[in-house]
Amino acid sequence: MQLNVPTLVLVDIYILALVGILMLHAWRRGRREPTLGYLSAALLLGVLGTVLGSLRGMGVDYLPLVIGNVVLHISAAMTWTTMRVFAGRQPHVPGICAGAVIWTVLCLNPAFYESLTVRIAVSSLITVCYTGLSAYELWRSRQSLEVAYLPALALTLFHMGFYCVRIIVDRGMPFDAAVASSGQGTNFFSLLVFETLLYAIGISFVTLSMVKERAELKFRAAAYCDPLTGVGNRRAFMTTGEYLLESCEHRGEPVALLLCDLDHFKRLNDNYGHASGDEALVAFTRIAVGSMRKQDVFGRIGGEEFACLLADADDEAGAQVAERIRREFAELPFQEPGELSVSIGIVSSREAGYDLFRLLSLADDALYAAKDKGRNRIQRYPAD
Ligand SMILES: Nc1nc2c(ncn2[C@@H]2O[C@H](COP(=O)(O)OP(=O)(O)OP(=O)(O)O)[C@@H](O)[C@H]2O)c(=O)[nH]1
Repeated sequence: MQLNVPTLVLVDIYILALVGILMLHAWRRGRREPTLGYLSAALLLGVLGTVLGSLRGMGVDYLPLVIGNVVLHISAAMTWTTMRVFAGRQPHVPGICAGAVIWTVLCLNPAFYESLTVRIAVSSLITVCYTGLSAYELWRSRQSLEVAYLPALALTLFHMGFYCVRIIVDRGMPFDAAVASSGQGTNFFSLLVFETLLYAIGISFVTLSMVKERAELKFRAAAYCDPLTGVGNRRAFMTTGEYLLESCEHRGEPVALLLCDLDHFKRLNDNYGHASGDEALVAFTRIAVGSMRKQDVFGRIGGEEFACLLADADDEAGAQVAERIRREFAELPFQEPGELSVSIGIVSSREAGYDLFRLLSLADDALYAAKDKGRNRIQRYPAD
């Protein structure tokens, strides 16, 4: 296959500029998400570096060889910075400048300046370093992404691999305007332009996906999390609870549901202020979460109402956990002794089956009975 170098370079410049401007636009529209800002800088610098690089053979060699490569190395550093910022770290200014500085200093040496092979090897090595750093930053982000992380890492590693191969096989070919204009440019350079094009498009697409995925995960977490206590809210409890019930039913294990409601909470708020009420909610959450196992599900399902689904637990086991929570909460030092207490209704799948709504409804009956009997107590369903 013959790849026409000047055409490829033109396409490269056009696509890089287009994608760079699109990323700039996405950055401005997306509340100035810094990841997209650095990516657009990388792409637009790539355009500038490629334009300067295309001036080879026009009698101003220092422009493509020195300035052009300096710009391209900063562009590679910006791609690394894109991944670094995405991973939650600050841009590393000395690191960004390092490639450009090394290149400039080496170009002061005539032996280096004159040797195309050595220049290719060093330039590729700098790119390999920046791409390796990008891969490292992506690796650091792996926990916070579910989908976009692997394609991004694969693409980055491929790009790094390509430049490793370039170090070994590309011996360079002095620029020859006649060869280029006849469309016969078939040395490694044409492959390089082609790969750069695919990489620029690919990395823009996966970075956009990564930013979008993270925003979605953030919104999803906010929609499922109670901001005061940090545990799941009603929606999270219902969703995760359904999963737990399904798997326990499948394994034939019993499940116990504890429905907890802090006593006289309105009075506590009125007497000591809303902030003290919030403190009590957080303290209760800490105690309840401390009594759960990893497989149990806990959530704040109302203002001062919490629910715990205990996996592989019958009502006896549920009552033991409930009593421990009740006692620990009542013993917490607060403004006045005896101000904090909780009533807990308990029901197990033996009475209610594995339907979450039925479990909640029957636990609510038991809770109502506990309140009726004077509060600060646990009550199993059915109440006496
Ligand atoms: N501090 C604080 N109070 C809250 C929060 N959410 C709900 N509340 C308050 O919780 C109180 C609940 O009052 P009630 O439903 O009357 O229940 P109670 O006073 O606990 O009475 P019993 O449940 O019958 O013991 C209300 O005053 C709400 O304003 C919160 O996030 N923080």
